Amino acid sequence: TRTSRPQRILKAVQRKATVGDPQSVITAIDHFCRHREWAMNVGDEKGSILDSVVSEVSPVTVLELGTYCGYSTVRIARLLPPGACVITLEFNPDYAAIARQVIKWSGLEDKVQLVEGASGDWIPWMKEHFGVQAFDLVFLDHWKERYLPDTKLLEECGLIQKGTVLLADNVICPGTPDYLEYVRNSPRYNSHYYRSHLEYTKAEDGLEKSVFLGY
Ligand SMILES: O=C(NCCO)c1cc(-c2ccc(F)cc2)cc(O)c1O
Ligand SMILES: [Mg+2]
Repeated sequence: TRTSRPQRILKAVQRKATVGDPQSVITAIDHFCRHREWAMNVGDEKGSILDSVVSEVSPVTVLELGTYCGYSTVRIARLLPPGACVITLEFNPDYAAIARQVIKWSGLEDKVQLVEGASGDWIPWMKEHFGVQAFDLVFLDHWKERYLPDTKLLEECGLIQKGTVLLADNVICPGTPDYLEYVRNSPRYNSHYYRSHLEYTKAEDGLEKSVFLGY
């Protein structure tokens, strides 16, 4: 097919959503992915759980690993108070290019820093480059085999401190078994599983929320 799936998602936003209205961007993507073409956005069901965790944490600095088309970036940023921001890392340049346009259409670009590159390369530079002290919330939604190494890297870099909340997508489907085992067995995390479904399907999936308890 001539266009890519992310390009078709952006088209759906430009056709159906109102510039500056984040909820209409979210609704347009969910409608397209439920009725036209499945895509790996966190989706409406798990997205509501994400919303509730963001509202509960009311974070000042958020790290998102895995931007894709910016759907969850918009979900998070729309709930942030003035002065708060989400730094979102995306490895795939084609995804990043679409996400920038989706985030711009939502009118939330002032609350978002989209960084292109590998999470493992960028995490060690976060403090120096972005002046981040520690993250209040980390949303893990990138390559599933990177969840555990990147969590350990965030710990080593002092970017996870007492009270930091990790929220991980896809812990059942596609699954992140090594990450789950780590956060559920570590004495330094308090973990809770929010049972849900894989976006736009009946398959089981869920989000794992893990609160860092400090050393
Ligand atoms: O790979 C994923 N994300 C990182 C992309 O850079 C991802 C995959 C899937 C999925 C795919 C194929 C299937 F059959 C089932 C699930 C779902 C998701 O929510 C995801 O986040
Ligand atoms: Mg996901």
